[in-house]
Amino acid sequence: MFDNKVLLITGGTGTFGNAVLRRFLDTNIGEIRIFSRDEKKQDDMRHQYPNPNLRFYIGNVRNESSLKDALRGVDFVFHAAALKQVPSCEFFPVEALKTNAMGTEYMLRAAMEAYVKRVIVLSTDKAVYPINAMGISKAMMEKIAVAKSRVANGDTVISCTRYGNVMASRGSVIPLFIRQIQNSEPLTLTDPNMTRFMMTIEDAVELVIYAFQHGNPGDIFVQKSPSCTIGVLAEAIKRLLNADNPIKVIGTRHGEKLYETLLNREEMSVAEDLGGYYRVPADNRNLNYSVYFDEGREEIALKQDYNSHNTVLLNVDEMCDLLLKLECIKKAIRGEKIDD
Ligand SMILES: O=c1ccn([C@@H]2O[C@H](COP(=O)(O)OP(=O)(O)O[C@H]3O[C@H](CO)[C@@H](O)[C@H](O)[C@H]3O)[C@@H](O)[C@H]2O)c(=O)[nH]1
Repeated sequence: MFDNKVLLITGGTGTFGNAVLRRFLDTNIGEIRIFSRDEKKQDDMRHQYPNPNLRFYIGNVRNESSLKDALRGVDFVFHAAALKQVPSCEFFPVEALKTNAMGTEYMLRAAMEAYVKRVIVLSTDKAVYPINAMGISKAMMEKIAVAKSRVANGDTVISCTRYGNVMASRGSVIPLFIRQIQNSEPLTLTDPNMTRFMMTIEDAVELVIYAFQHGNPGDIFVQKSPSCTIGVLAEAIKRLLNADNPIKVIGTRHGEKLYETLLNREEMSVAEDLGGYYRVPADNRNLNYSVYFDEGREEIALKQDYNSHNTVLLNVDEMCDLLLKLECIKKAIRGEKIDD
């Protein structure tokens, strides 16, 4: 499907972009274009992957002309560019709106003009029942993507994926706990009963590829994922590293939920169960349809949302097995310091 094709990744120097390169660079893909703002990160990547099929474009999703130039001759787009840190989006919500919502509008407009065949837009569980600016801007991003998929009318197929916490992504809790253990500090737990969906970065890439292969215009895909409590996560990391650091409960941080939701009730009532994945089709009725105004759907009341409290909850043994897939855990077990 990707043979001799040109794939562009917005926000391509991040954790996701790197994982896509690992997955694709040795295949027959025609070209991978990394579109991002930071020349230093691009230069690091250029040295890390000296591959002639890899091209770099400096640009910003807020700037449509930079997108237009980069999208010439592109077949497919993975749209990963985003402001994703909860606190910074909270303090600068307009910046989140500009990058996550308007940046997606500009990217999709430019992709349609460039006759791109497929676009996958990457979203997060924090976009469902959002309570912080990051989640709200990502929820708007999804609405923009679904609305644009109607306009594009299948010429450019636009679908979304939503995923939960990517284990050990930059700045996340797993590397933090490892460092605290290595520095003989207490492990700072917000709330031992808080749950998060657990995915590896490889799972996230496979979800995007699945959406790419199976997406109809406006579909949203999620992968069925297990979750665990932060208390279990901390115990599992301590056990693997043979550590007895004390636990210090610091309390829920600003803008944080007790649990995350991958699909809301209304989405669950229309979701198609595809085994390892759910597909939520776009509502393609037009605005005059009375369901928006005076008709409803009784079955919605019977559905539960799909969240990190009611999915499969991993125990400490199971969490240890999952953690052992991570490079940073393997390093820490060998007694090595982990990367920043
Ligand atoms: O010192 C800490 C830091 C975090 N946590 C908890 O660990 C869990 C995971 O936290 P973290 O790794 O910081 O991730 P989230 O805040 O859930 O957000 C991440 O996961 C999202 C997807 O849901 C991404 O969009 C965000 O960018 C990414 O930061 C949460 O329950 C936190 O409360 C602690 O217990 N102690």
